[in-house]
Amino acid sequence: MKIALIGYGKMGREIEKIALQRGHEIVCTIDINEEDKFQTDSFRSADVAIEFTSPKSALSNYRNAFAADVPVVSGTTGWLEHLDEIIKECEVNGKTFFYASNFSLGVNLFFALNNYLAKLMNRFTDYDVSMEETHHIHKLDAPSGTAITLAEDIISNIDRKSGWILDDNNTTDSTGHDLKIKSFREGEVPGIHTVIYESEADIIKITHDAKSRKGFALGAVLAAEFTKGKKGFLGMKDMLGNL
Ligand SMILES: NC(=O)C1=CN([C@@H]2O[C@H](COP(=O)(O)OP(=O)(O)OC[C@H]3O[C@@H](n4cnc5c(N)ncnc54)[C@H](OP(=O)(O)O)[C@@H]3O)[C@@H](O)[C@H]2O)C=CC1
Ligand SMILES: O=C(O)C1=N[C@H](C(=O)O)C[C@H](O)C1
Repeated sequence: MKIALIGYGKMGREIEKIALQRGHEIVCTIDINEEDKFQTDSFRSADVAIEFTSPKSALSNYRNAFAADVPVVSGTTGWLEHLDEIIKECEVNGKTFFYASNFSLGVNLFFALNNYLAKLMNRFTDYDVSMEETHHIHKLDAPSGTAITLAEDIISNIDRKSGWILDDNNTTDSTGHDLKIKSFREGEVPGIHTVIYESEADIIKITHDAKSRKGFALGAVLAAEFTKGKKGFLGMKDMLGNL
């Protein structure tokens, strides 16, 4: 299939490698300050555009791709306060948009494990729950999109938590109702997420540790293959089924 890449950074380059290995063609690459390429025939010829850019630029990229009638698969994080607007625009105008805060199969299995564990821990009220995530020093957003997805799943299963907060050491939450997320930025770490349940007696931890960006990139290419020819708002549950 014909793929356009929006964003040619760490993820864009990794996706290009995997897309070519899987026999796809990259018909257009749009990086920063190249918005004029959205109007080109090469961009319009793409079956799907894969977008990995930055929190500030994601929305306008989606709108530019929708205007060119090219379906979008995106993994950009840090813009999700606008998700409902984009879903509505896409559905009202008959466009196609696939979003995942994390495309790796391993993380999506980890999401399922996190849901199961949260359901199990709901009645064991001696345990408090918190999270930690560690990423490379170039990351612009905190907490990570993956951490927010994990937190939302915990909050919907654990009655004693009603929201999440970034725990930057000055954070105070006298009620204990907020799930605290610590974000660490170190070297070139691709992404580590840990969910922690702690009581006076012991600690239960589950961790996903990405060894590279390959899993994210493969998932994004598989999502593009899945998206071709479909309409509306799509996500990993549509592609993988209920795990
Ligand atoms: N969902 C998932 O599975 C994953 C999501 N991500 C997310 O994807 C995003 C990108 O990550 P990553 O590739 O590591 O980041 P990079 O910074 O390495 O790459 C982003 C690229 O997009 C470019 N860019 C910035 N603004 C625009 C614009 N308006 N139009 C086109 N290109 C633009 C940047 O240019 P310049 O550098 O010059 O600014 C850069 O080349 C982040 O939000 C990250 O959190 C990352 C991995 C997995
Ligand atoms: O910025 C990154 O690198 C990553 N971002 C995503 C996130 O914010 O969850 C996914 C992955 O953890 C890598």
